[in-house]
Amino acid sequence: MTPIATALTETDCRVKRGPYEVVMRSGEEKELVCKVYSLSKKSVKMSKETKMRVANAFRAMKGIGISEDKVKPVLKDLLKLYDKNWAYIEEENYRALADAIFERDEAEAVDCSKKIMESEKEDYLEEEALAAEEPERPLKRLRRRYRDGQSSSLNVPNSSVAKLPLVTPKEEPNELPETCLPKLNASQGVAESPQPNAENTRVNTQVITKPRSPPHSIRLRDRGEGSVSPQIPSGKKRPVPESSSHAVSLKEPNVQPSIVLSPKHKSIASHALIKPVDETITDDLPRLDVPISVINPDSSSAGNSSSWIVTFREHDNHEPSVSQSVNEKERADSNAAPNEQRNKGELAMITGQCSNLEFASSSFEEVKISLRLALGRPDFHRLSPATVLQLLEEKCLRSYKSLDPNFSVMYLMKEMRPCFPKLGSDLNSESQATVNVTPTIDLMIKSSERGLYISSLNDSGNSQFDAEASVPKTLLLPPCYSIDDGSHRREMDGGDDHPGTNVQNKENCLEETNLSLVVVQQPYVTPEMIRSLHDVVDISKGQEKVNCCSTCSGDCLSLSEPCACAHETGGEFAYTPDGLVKEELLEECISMNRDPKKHSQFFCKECPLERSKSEGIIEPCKGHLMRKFIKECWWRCGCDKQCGNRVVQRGITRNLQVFMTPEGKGWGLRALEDLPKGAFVCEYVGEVLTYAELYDRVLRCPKGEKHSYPVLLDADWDAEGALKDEEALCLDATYYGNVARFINHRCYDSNLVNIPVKVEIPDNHYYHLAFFTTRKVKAMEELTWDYGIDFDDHDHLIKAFRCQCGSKFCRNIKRSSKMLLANTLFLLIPASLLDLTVS
Ligand SMILES: C[S@@+](CC[C@H](N)C(=O)[O-])C[C@H]1O[C@@H](n2cnc3c(N)ncnc32)[C@H](O)[C@@H]1O
Repeated sequence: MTPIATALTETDCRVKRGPYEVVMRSGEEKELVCKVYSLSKKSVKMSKETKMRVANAFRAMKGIGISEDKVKPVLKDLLKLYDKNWAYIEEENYRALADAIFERDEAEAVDCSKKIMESEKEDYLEEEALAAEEPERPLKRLRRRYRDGQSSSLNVPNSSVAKLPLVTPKEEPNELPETCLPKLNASQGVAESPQPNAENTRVNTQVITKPRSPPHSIRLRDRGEGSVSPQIPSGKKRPVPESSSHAVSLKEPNVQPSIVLSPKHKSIASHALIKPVDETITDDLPRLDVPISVINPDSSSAGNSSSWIVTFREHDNHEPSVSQSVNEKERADSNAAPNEQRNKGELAMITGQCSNLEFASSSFEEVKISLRLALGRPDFHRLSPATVLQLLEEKCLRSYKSLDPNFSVMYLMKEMRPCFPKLGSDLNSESQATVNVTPTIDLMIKSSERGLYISSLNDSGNSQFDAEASVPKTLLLPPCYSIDDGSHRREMDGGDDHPGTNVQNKENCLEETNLSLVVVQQPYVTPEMIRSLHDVVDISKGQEKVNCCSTCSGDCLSLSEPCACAHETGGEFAYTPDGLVKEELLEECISMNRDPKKHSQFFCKECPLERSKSEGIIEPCKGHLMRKFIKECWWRCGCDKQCGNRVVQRGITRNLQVFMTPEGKGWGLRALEDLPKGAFVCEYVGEVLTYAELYDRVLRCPKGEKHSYPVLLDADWDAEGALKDEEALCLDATYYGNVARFINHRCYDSNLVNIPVKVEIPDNHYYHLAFFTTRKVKAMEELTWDYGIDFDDHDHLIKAFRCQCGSKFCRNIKRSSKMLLANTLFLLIPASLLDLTVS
């Protein structure tokens, strides 16, 4: 260990934080000093237990053929992601680890294929340049042009490969209803939320929040070095480039927060569309020279298969097309030849007329939902599921006046889940107009980059597959799955409108519709990719519990052994059975907020906050409190929403009221009922921005319009290595917020305290910030929290208001009286002595 800084004295108190040491030096000033030690990776000592766990992980992975050097980097990343919470990694026999390794391999394979494409392009250009014998267009320049994306003018073959534009979600122009927009109150200098109509308006629901932004609370001060000011630089420090993409307009907030992709997104790809035989194959990757073959289902496998019942629910194409043929009108038109029908469908697909929503359910209690849209745009390129989801969620959150702040498409899907068991067990409840019964053992190789392929390994298949992994050799797909018509299906089912397991009809179905199976050769299939199928071909058909921990069920608070979620709070759940934050934890959080200096802080080597402020010299870190977190049970737990360890995620349960304060603070918030100590009130909702985005946004705020106080979210300060900019986030409630935006400030003895709460992901920089009561609060008493404003920070980008909190600990009193004195003196000076120019 090499100390970078000066030696420590004996009186210094050391606190270990990951690879660093935070040193509290007790000098006369009781100053807090941090000495950062550079640790070579080798010198980081692992505890015996960790060593054992690492070894176990290696062993488990070795068992499925993964070498240590593959495991190591992934394991490291996972530990970071899960905040060193081994339980998440070890559960289900290291499933998360195996998944992550396979995903990394897959990404590398895609990378590799891209490189090959690049080199192919270069070869092509080289040849072209040589052929053209143009001395004025040297190969190098061509290459550069190609790499710079200017190659479109070149007649490059395989243009689909050359054009790989990035997916940029389009802004929704002005879709936000006026009522959702806060109005700026220039006189008060704050961004106002949608104003209540009457003076007293009951608010018991959350307003809107930013898409994909879990409602976070906002921390207004960094609490380091005694400075309690929000970490906003003065305007002079950071010049804003004209072309900044973070310009803010009230009507069209242009916010694209860097969002950590929740693991829940990962499953999306595996439920994408199945590619029918004649559908245009649009993958951007070069295919191997293996011919695409069409196979018919092997009837011998019928016994092993599940039966899929496909129900077409909705079609919005208005032109005659095959997709529409499932409508009553089209179904009646049974004269059309199957092939003709199909061709029409293809046409519809190509010309952009077709869209349909399909529900498929199997006798194995599985449901597949697929949405097919044919846009008929030749320039269309592959979209990543995360991007599509984000855009969709943004749209929903803008379009609907009231949405659960936790809204996400995956959440919606989850909500949909309970509908199916009911419908599935009540045959009469569904008039399933269309029935397809096909033997299926799907084998879908997923790739978020390349979309979905359906692969089949028949005897003539790839020997590598056979050699490397024991994957089923026969693959059968629902042949009539996508393009088909209802009449045809009825015919195939022997006129039986009722869905059933008509396995015997499958061959007819295939024959008559001429829809067979597609075998798409995977361009770059590695053994690892094949192994990754373990999570797609689920032999237990989802019967086993995929939980955070096997013990989690019902109400976790009643467990004899707390689940992994309690690790964050020292092995004990944060809440009492009454849903209140436990006394000890609450007191510690209150103390951290009130007396940050009493708590150890972390000083980064290069602070992302300071880095965001200036483009020149980066100022030293002002220190960060190591805050206490609550970890609530989450989507990986087996318990339900009523579990006692799910308080914040259930939302507001108290009757709250926005009212006009008599002291001139503007609107305020209060409860209409008595609140006990430690009660959850609400979260602070705002847009999630990186610090850099926030600074730009504040600086660009038009004169006269005041920006709401942004709140900094804590990051994983003591994480190994410098934090990336996108890991240091903050919340801005200027344009989007909830009822928490009405909570006024009170110095020191406020009756609310904010506590970080992890819900969706165990991540230390992306969490909710929830308000809990610091004491019993009487009904109608104003709810307040300490914004942490440093009223003496005149450099602050946002001018502090004149505090009217009325607390005997008010930090603004001193300044107010100082200012009063200065004004009085000013008035006493004869005007003749002053060079005053009054305009
Ligand atoms: C988050 S808003 C609180 C709601 C605000 N009162 C309103 O009407 O929208 C913060 C603003 O409220 C006002 N405010 C909050 N606490 C205050 C206090 N203690 N004294 C004076 N004004 C306060 C300030 O104008 C501040 O910028």
